[in-house]
Amino acid sequence: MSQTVRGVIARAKNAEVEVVSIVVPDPGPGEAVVRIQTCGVCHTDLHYKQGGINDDFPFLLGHEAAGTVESVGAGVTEVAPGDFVVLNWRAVCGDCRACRRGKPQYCFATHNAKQPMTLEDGTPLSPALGIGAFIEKTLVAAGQCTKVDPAARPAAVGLLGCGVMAGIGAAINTGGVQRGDSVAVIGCGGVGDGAIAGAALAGATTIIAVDTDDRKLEWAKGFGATHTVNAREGDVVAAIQGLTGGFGADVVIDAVGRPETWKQAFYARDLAGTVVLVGVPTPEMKIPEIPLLDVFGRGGALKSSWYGDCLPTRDFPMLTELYRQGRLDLDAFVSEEIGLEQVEEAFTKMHRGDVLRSVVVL
Ligand SMILES: NC(=O)c1ccc[n+]([C@@H]2O[C@H](COP(=O)([O-])OP(=O)(O)OC[C@H]3O[C@@H](n4cnc5c(N)ncnc54)[C@H](O)[C@@H]3O)[C@@H](O)[C@H]2O)c1
Ligand SMILES: [Zn+2]
Ligand SMILES: [Zn+2]
Repeated sequence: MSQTVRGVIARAKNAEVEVVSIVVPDPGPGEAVVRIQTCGVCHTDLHYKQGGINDDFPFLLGHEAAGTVESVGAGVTEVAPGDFVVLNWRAVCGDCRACRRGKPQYCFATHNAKQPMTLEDGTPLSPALGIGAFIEKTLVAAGQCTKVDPAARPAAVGLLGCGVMAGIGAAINTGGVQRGDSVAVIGCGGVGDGAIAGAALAGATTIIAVDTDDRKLEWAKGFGATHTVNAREGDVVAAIQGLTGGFGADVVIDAVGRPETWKQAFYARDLAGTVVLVGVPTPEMKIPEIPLLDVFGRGGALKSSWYGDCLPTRDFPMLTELYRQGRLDLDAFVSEEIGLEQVEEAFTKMHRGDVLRSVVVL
């Protein structure tokens, strides 16, 4: 048995996305079908559409989603029909070496749904980040569903499923931001502003937002940035040093993911400070040439952050509660609510910098 629903696919590299009919199988063992209520448009969806992640076209895009479990397959105990859930990239095993080391995002045995969703002619689709949620209903592994407070606004808490979680976690979990720290965030989109919000939650006293777009810098202040730097107007490293007593920041987060922004992060951190790369580079990008002596001499840590080193079952309900208490403004990330037909337009708006997050509401 299966059902046919509408969803957004990227058929070929750089082609405009299309709304098409998609066949969703009934959930098999360990799987769940989720009725999607909302799904944010993340820059990673644009990377998929541009062929920047891999060539497994056609992609079923969308992966920042909240919804209601419709049905579950045999043996599913995590969730039941009717549960309100935020989706995560992959179910983790909890038992492998990576999971036992407290790094579940590197789990050796992560899994997604085993059955494919397909076009009506049977062509299998590659779901973005193992989810595929610009669709009325999607098929995932039950462990990809994390229950959160059903009273929460779906368009807001759904963003915990990727960008905002990736940013908050890059600051708190990967960067280890402490009370009183100085933090600089390069790139203030959904991910970077998540990092700013995370730095604020952790008690950083100086939070420097860096972007090329003044509108983004203005929005960043709303999430806790204490200072802003327009990267088009002079030397970013000198500006960050100037705002931190000449030292550089304790933690610098690169939420763009280009060689030049990573190099700025490298030199804009204090001695023994931490660099966190969270923006996703393209396959051809290389680490910029930096004297090895500078790596040695500056000490500290050069890190990358997958999914904010999050543990969904711990972090999604916790951040939903901070949202309910008014201490994390998830609503401010939602620039507009759109329909499935407007996803292509949302990519254009993202590219122009008009929005922080467009959120598809079904
Ligand atoms: N590591 C992860 O787990 C993870 C998760 C989600 C997204 N990402 C990645 O994070 C990155 C950001 O995603 P997003 O959704 O926030 O994107 P976005 O397009 O909303 O934001 C990017 C921001 O960077 C700014 N920018 C671009 N070039 C810049 C430069 N040279 N200097 C300063 N600012 C610059 C843009 O003006 C924009 O505000 C993407 O690469 C995305 O794929 C990573
Ligand atoms: Zn594991
Ligand atoms: Zn994403």
